[in-house]
Amino acid sequence: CKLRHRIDNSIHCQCQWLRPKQKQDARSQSKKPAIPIGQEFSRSSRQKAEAIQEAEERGDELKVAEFCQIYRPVLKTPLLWLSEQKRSSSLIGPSLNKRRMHSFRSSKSRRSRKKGGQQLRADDQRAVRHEDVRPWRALLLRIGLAALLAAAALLTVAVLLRGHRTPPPSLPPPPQQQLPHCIIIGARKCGTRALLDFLDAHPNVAAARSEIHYFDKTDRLRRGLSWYRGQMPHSRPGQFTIEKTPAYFVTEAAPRLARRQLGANLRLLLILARPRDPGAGRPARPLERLVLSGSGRVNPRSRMIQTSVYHRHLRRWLRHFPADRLHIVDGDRLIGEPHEELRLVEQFLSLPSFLNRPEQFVFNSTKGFYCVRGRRQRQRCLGSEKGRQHPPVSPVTLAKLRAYFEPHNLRLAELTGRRFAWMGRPEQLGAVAYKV
Ligand SMILES: Nc1ncnc2c1ncn2[C@@H]1O[C@H](COP(=O)(O)OS(=O)(=O)O)[C@@H](OP(=O)(O)O)[C@H]1O
Repeated sequence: CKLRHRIDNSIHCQCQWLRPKQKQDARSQSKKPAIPIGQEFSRSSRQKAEAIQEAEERGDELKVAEFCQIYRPVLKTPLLWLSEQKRSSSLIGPSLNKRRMHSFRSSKSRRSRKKGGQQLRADDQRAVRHEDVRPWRALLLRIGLAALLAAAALLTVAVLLRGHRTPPPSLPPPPQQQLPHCIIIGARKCGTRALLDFLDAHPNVAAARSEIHYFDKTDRLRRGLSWYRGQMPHSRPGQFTIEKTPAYFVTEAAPRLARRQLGANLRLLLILARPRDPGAGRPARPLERLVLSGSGRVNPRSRMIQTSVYHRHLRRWLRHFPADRLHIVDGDRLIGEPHEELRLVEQFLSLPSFLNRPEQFVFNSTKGFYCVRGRRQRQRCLGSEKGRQHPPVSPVTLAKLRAYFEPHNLRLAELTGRRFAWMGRPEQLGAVAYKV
């Protein structure tokens, strides 16, 4: 049998049958080629079957290359019709050894030369080469596969090892504007600016310079949270963004809005203080006209009086925020011992200790107030509009105000569980935010 290896790589068998007698002759005539009497069958299984049948009928001895077994599934009938004595010797196939292959090839090439068919010889050689290289191909394939597996394993190990390595240092994210984490909600004239400025000196705090009035002015509220965020200073991760608007403390809707828009995690700072001692100075308007009615009694509808009923406003905030989210700063202590009050604020905001040291503050005798040492130790004092001289208040008006605020301050003490120095002894209780 000889193989025909077509250009399209399909293998076809061309089998030749030798009559036993002629074959014997051929052998005896030493290397004289056998006379091919068979016929080619390549594609048609029917042709093959017929050819095989005819050969059988003629009594031909079949010599079929094992290559032709390729067609076996197509034929559905055994293709190797071998007589018993030929079975072992006539097989050419995967077990083909070099010597056999050589003889097979040379016999083919001789026959080809004889035929002078160049194309046939080329086909035969290609066919033989195909069979010849198959084990090498398999070997190469196996080597390639092994190399691939080894590379994959190496890659996996490398990836695992890389996971254990510390990542390269990345650049810190750029500063961003953030919604406030904390708001100083009030109270007016109690030292809200001083508290904010002192806190701003802390490296972990970014404070808004001006009052934002987002929750107390409808036109600003309408601009939305993105506008509100846009009013905030740029801050780095880990920094607390703080704004102060003392009007929030007395605005009815502010606690509800703040809770809804900033969440229950928002920290609230409230600073309360007693009125400053009356001193020399020009009143913008006499205090009496601001807090007393025509009959000379304290006017409960006066804005100044209403603002000073602290427990009422505080109760409203505590309806919307848990008590542990709100910290009250003693405004008087902030003036006298700022580092002590700021230690408590740092604790409340979980800030690293920074402002809790006395050396962080410098007393400014001209102003009569402490100034804070900011970043790079620069001294920062409040502007001339803070720490002003107050107009004198008559002792009669003061007594009226104290009497009015006594029950309110008691309720505030009950609500907060704290007694502030400015509340005085129980019989002297009275606090007003009447500074003008
Ligand atoms: N360190 C320091 N420097 C200056 N002033 C200080 C300081 N600490 C507290 N205070 C007192 O703060 C008062 C002003 O309060 P506020 O900032 O809350 O006022 S406002 O509501 O923002 O208008 C301000 O009151 P006025 O003097 O009436 O301005 C001061 O008495």
